[in-house]
Amino acid sequence: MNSVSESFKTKPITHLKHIVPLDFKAACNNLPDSHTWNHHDDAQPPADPLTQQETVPVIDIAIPQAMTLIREACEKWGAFQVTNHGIPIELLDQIELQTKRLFALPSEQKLKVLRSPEDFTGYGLPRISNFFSKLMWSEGFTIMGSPIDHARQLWPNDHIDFCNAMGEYQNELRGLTERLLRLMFGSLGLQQQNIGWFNSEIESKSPQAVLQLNSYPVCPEPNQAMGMAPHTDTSLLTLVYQGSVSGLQVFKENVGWLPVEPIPGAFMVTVGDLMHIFCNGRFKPALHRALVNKTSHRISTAYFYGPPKDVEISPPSELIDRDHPVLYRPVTFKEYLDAKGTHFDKALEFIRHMN
Ligand SMILES: C=C1C[C@]23C[C@H]1CC[C@H]2[C@@]12CCC[C@@](C)(C(=O)O1)[C@H]2[C@@H]3C(=O)O
Ligand SMILES: O=C(O)CCC(=O)C(=O)O
Ligand SMILES: [Fe+2]
Repeated sequence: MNSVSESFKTKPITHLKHIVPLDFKAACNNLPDSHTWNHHDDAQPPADPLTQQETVPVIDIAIPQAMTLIREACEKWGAFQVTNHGIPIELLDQIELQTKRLFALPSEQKLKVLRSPEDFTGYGLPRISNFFSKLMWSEGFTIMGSPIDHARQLWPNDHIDFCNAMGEYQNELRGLTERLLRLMFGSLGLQQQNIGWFNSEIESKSPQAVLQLNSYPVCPEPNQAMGMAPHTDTSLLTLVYQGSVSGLQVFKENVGWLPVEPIPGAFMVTVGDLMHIFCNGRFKPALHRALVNKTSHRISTAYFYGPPKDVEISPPSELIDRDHPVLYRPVTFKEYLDAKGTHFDKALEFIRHMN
């Protein structure tokens, strides 16, 4: 069993309302009270012209300065957009098409692959739903490894294209994520060969990655709805593809929520909590959220890259000294997912050493 399955079994979701998405087609004319959030007037970027110019850095991964730019972005923002990464646009278009095809299925069909309370793959609301009193205006489909069993149920005679596209996408995303990780480690002066879990060729020691497809249907009252509530990702690193419809925002300390404008073919890269733990606080996890809109159905994909099973994440000696004592106790992916499942945004505090 993988770490994510183990964690979901330890902490099953107790209310079905936190798993079953709304039938959005049936509810398109008014926003139910269950989905009405307090007005987020903070949705607009601040008026101050100085801070207005601030935006998540855009980095061409193929230029010589990429390593330095990535380090600066991860220290200051915990996020950046990456371009010129080599994942073909045709594949991205195909992923967008297959994702839309999935969410366009009738509700009854999607419910055939509904997540069970103690599992994480399949159709449903994001796991973080149970930490908020209001429900999100979104639906998701979560994949680890091959989606073939679910795809067969969704399209009994026609699941091959979906599976092929998702398989190829996961391979490409793994390659790009590992390339980004090598740059990030290099930028911190770390010798990659010394990071055992990142080098192992043994299958049982391979990284554990989750691919999440998100759908945000058009919404009658977007200013009072929330697509994906504010959170940091549990992963080491996440790659988000948001197509061409805006909605993704990153929170910047002392500034507020800033939009991450879609750039054709670009990925938004976010530092996850486990990376923050691994680099002893040097890179910080990005707090982000997704808003919805009145006119365009928005889809996104998020690829969460986590460490191999049973590996304890703790900082390498190069990042520890008298001025930089170890901030967090060592944790496995499963232990940290459990902590997230109980403490949510306080999970880092929960594992922090009391120096
Ligand atoms: C590997 C992961 C990453 C998880 C938990 C587990 C499986 C499902 C992932 C997501 C996907 C949707 C957003 C998120 C915030 C959520 O609610 O479920 C993610 C979460 C996390 O980053 O914590
Ligand atoms: O839809 C988006 O742009 C963000 C999705 C996200 O943050 C996630 O799936 O973790
Ligand atoms: Fe996220």
